[in-house]
Amino acid sequence: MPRTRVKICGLTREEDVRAAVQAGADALGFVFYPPSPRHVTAAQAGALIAAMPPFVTAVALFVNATVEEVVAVAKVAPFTLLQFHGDESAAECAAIAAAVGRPFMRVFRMRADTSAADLLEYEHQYRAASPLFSSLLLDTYVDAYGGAGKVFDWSLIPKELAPRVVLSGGLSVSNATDAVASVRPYAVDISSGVEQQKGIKDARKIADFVNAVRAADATIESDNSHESSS
Ligand SMILES: O=C(O)c1ccccc1N[C@@H]1O[C@H](COP(=O)(O)O)[C@@H](O)[C@H]1O
Repeated sequence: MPRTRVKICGLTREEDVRAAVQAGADALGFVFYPPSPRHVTAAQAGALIAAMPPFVTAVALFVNATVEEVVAVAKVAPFTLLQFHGDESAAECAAIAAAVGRPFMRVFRMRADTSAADLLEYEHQYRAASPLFSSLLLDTYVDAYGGAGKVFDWSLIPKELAPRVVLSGGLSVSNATDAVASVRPYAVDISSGVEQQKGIKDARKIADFVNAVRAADATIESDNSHESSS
């Protein structure tokens, strides 16, 4: 079983970038949504991305941005993956991703009545719209766009979809093991759960979260090898 990838989102400071890389994060997210307390300018993100080593993915998060806005950011901040976290249609995601030549993740905001069919249909729609579609990212529906620290009912995720989704929404060190063990997603994404205050990360919480995910992976691996040898 491949290990669960970890994305730490909403970085605004170089020391937080270093802490996340040191902890073993696979991807770091930068928020280009001005109302967010985690918002960074293109120039700030450019400097933060310059502090990242190779093989760690820089993710640019947008909420209802225009093609021109994303192109302008891409000229200054060399991100490798887009995250559309607003109300962008499949055609809008496809057009923006094509304009900057980067793959994209698309959020699906989970409600209590979301069905497996809703999710699979949504994924199909975005995948069909663009070869640059990478994956769905599942977050909790709240009356705001994200970074709200709210968990949704993970049992709503269809088993066949789980291995290719990015799970987010209210993750923390206290539910990381349960999230990985019960959902088995491709990746987990966390923002507020590893903060001291909004936009300011906590190096200890980041390390504890990454370690909890790795420990959950190790338990699954060990259970699998016991099952296959018995
Ligand atoms: O982090 C933000 O400020 C943000 C703003 C607007 C849209 C999305 C945002 N973050 C994303 O929200 C989810 C959940 O975050 P949390 O762990 O519950 O705080 C995550 O995917 C972030 O990338």
